[in-house]
Amino acid sequence: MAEDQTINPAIEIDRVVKRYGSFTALNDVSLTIADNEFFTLLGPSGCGKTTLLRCIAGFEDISEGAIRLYGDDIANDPPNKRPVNTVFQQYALFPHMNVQRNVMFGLQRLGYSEMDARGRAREVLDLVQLLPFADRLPAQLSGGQQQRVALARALAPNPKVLLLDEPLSALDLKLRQAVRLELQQLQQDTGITFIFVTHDQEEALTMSDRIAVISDGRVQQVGPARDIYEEPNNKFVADFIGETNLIDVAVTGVSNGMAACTLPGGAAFTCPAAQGAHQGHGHLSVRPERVSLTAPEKALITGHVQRLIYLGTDMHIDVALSDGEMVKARVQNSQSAHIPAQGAQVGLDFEEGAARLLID
Ligand SMILES: Nc1ncnc2c1ncn2[C@@H]1O[C@H](COP(=O)(O)OP(=O)(O)OP(=O)(O)O)[C@@H](O)[C@H]1O
Repeated sequence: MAEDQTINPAIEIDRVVKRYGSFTALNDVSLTIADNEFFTLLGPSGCGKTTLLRCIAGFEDISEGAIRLYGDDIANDPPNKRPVNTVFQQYALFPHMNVQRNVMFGLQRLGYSEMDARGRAREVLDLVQLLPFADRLPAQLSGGQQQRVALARALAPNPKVLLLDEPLSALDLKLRQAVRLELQQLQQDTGITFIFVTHDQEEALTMSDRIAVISDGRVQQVGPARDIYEEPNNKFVADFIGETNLIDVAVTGVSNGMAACTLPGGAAFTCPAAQGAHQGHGHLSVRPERVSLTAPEKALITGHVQRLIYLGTDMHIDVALSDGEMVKARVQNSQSAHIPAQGAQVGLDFEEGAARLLID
C-alpha cells in the first residue's frame, strides 16, 4: 500500500507534537493509516511508540497537531467515546471471573444486556478459538490463551481500530511466533484496522502491511517491510532493521537517484541513492548476505579475513579493510567452497542494486 492520500484513511496523525514539560516525546509526527490495514510502529525503547498509541486512544492529550479518525478530529472525545480499543502489554484479566465473564464485563458496562453480552462474548471467543475454555478461570490457561482472552475482550465491542501495545512480549519465543500468525489472520478475518507497537523488528517484518520506523520521537521511514529492509533512507533505519554494513565512501555526484562514489581502496562505484543524499562524505548500506567473496584482483574492495563465526546454516565472515574498517559477509555453509580461511586475502563484491547511499 502506498503512502499517499488516495487510500481510505482510518487514522490521520497530522504534525503531532507531544511534550512532557521540556521533553519532546513526539516531534512533528505525521502518518496516514488506511482502513483495514495492519500498521506497525517499530522503534527502540523510549522512542515514543506507546506515547503515540496513548494519544490515539485518548489517554494523553497532544501538545500540537491533530488526530483524525475517519475524518473526524477526536481531540475532544474522551477515551470511551472513541471507536478504538487497546490490548496492553500487561493484559490484566479479572482472576476471579471465568473467561466468558471477563469478555462480558466490558460489554455490560457499555450497556449490553446480560443475554446480548453473553452472545457477543461467545462469538469473539469462537473467533480466537477459546470457546471450549469459556468456563475456565484465567489461572487455568496458558500465557498464550490468556493473551487471546485479552484480544477477545478488546475485539468484543467491535472497535473500528484496535491498538496493540507489545501484546506478545510476555510470551516465549515459540508461542510468540505462533500468535503472530493468529493475529495476522484475525486482522484479515475481522477487517479491523490494527495499530501494533513493537521494538521487535522480526515481529514487525512478518506481520505488517506497513511499518513506521520511529526514533527519538520522529518518524524515520514508512513503508512495507520489503521497502524498509531493501531501501532504507538513513543510517538509523538501515542499522535498526536487520544487519548491514555502512561503508565509508566519497560521493562525487548524485543525479536521478543514482550516486557516483569512490570505495575504500579507490574503485569507482555507482548505486541507488536515498532521497536527500548529496555529494561529499557518505555511507553505503550493503547487507552482509549481498556481499560475495571473490579473488582479490577482480574485486571492488580487498581485505583479509579477521574472523569466522559459524551460525549453523550460514558462516558470518568479518573482513578487515586496509584502513581498519570492517565489512561483514554472510555465506551459506552449504557453499563451503566459497568460505575462505582465517587470515586469507579476499576480494569483496556486491552488485549495484545491493548497495544504497544513505543520508546520515
Ligand atoms: N508521563 C510522562 N512524563 C514524562 N516523560 C514521559 C512520560 N511518559 C513517557 N515519557 C517519556 O517519553 C519517551 C517515550 O516514551 P514511550 O513510552 O512512548 O516509549 P516507547 O517507545 O513506547 O518505549 P518502550 O518500548 O520502552 O515502551 C520516553 O523517553 C519516556 O521516558
